[in-house]
Amino acid sequence: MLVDQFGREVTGVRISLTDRCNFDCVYCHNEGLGDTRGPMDPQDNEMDTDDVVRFLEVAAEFDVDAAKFTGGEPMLRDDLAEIIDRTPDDIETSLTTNGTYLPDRAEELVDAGLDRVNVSQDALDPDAFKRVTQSGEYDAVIEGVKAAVDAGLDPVKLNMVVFEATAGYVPEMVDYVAMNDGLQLQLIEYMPELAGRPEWAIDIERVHGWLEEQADEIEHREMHDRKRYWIGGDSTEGGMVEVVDPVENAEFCANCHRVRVTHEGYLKGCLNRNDDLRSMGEMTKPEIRDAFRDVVENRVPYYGEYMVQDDEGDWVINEEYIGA
Ligand SMILES: Nc1nc2c(ncn2[C@@H]2O[C@H](COP(=O)(O)OP(=O)(O)OP(=O)(O)O)[C@@H](O)[C@H]2O)c(=O)[nH]1
Ligand SMILES: C[S@@+](CC[C@H](N)C(=O)[O-])C[C@H]1O[C@@H](n2cnc3c(N)ncnc32)[C@H](O)[C@@H]1O
Ligand code: SF4
Ligand code: SF4
Repeated sequence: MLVDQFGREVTGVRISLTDRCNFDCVYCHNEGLGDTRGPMDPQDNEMDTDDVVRFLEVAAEFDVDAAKFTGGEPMLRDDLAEIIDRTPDDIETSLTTNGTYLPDRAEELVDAGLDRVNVSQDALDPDAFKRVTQSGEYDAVIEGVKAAVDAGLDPVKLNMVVFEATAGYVPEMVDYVAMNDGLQLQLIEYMPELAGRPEWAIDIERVHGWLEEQADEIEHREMHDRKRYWIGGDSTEGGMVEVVDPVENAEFCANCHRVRVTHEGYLKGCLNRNDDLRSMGEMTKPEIRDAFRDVVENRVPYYGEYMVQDDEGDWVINEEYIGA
């Protein structure tokens, strides 16, 4: 297993299969890869099926045990089921998707070996959903979530970005997952670092405070030290709500165990940085191994190391990394 200079073992990979998307969410950070707008058909710059599989085989050599497929919209890739099918058996596969294509393809993905899915759903009402995603596909997403549950995916996590436009819908989303077996909720703090618009952010501590009052049980997840709240019953019967709160959170970064891969075949040590990209060249196994070791060697926690607080408490780039 590869371990970075800060003692963080790399156990997961997040693979962006494309930067194309059929939605245009107002908040989208696109995993730090620029705009999702543009042509919807397959692009020449994307890793092909064999490249992705070769990368996963090298990741397995390094004892990586989880792969997350994301994007853009990863279900725009017609070869998604083949990639999942060819992922080494020791790696758990999960998908983060806007859900629109799940009604037709959830079963195919399960048959290919998909273990879990996260579906982005920011509201329980078509108008609010349309304002945030700039898409009218609300019904397809609701159907997609149902198709995922029916196909046997467990859990199905709903991802909700919490910001000015959605914060008011948190209580009904929490009730919704508490009442529906098989669903869990991830409340994702709005990240302005790559998306801009810092004025949209809300105080995530208020969300934690509110959940604490509702919860029957609270636990910490190892990954990112994320807090989980069980609502409407304890962990054996309640609904699970997890808070993903990476903004200015050094504890979150200290527990970050993932390396990222861009659709173009670059390794990336941190979501918030684009100055640490490492090319995997022609993506032969020796090139992938070298780039993987190199990116882990140079990986640093973003908050708490790459960014530090000055005397006024503002986050500034650590001088050590300026021009490095
Ligand atoms: N800054 C930062 N944000 C992250 C990180 N991991 C997840 N996030 C945020 O959480 C969003 C949702 O992540 P998902 O793709 O659903 O996956 P996840 O919640 O990290 O993983 P699982 O819960 O294991 O499925 C991401 O798009 C980011 O906005 C991370 O390592 N760093
Ligand atoms: C970039 S999307 C890619 C996968 C897929 N298209 C989807 O929407 O699920 C991955 C996740 O990032 C979240 N996300 C996007 N922009 C964000 C932001 N500025 N802050 C926090 N989360 C964000 C989305 O809600 C989604 O759950
Ligand atoms: S569906 Fe995902 S990738 Fe597409 S715009 Fe929304 S958050 Fe971004
Ligand atoms: S170091 Fe921090 S900001 Fe960067 S990917 Fe990991 S958790 Fe996210």
